[in-house]
Amino acid sequence: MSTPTKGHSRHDTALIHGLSASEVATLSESCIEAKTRAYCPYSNFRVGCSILLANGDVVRGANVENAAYPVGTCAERVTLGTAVTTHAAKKGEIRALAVATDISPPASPCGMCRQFIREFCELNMPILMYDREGKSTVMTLEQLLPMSFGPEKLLATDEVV
Ligand SMILES: O=c1ccn([C@H]2C[C@H](O)[C@@H](CO)O2)c(=O)[nH]1
Ligand SMILES: [Zn+2]
Repeated sequence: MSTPTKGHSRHDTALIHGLSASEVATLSESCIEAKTRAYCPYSNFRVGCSILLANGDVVRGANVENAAYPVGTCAERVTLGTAVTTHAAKKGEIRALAVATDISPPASPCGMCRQFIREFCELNMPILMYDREGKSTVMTLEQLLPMSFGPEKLLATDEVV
């Protein structure tokens, strides 16, 4: 698919990119809930993220800002870091990442996060982006980060996983 899938309501994205209706519902509810945990006193821009792992675990996170502005971290990197460190998620074990913001159309992961995601996720992994009304746009990592540079360029295959 070369174009994003747009405008679905929260529960009619079933079977997109191999996700069941209940998995999509879990991802959307989790990232929208995680948005409430954002620490964003400087931007007041809340971002929630959820990640579905192959073992069924759902990891949540939100953006965490800092008085020294560049030190703040996006929701996607907070959540993926937790998935890797606390849930021992490895490449191939991350089925989907979802992100929620309070704007429409929805925000998409920033460039730094796209590269961070590239380290741990397959190029065909779906990224679900929820707008302020809970409607989603879905794109693969490869669509958001074409011609990307990844760990296989530097590491032997058996060291990547
Ligand atoms: O995809 C995005 C875009 C922005 N932010 C955060 C960074 C900062 O805290 C705030 C405003 O840029 O939103 C994210 O967490 N994810
Ligand atoms: Zn980011």
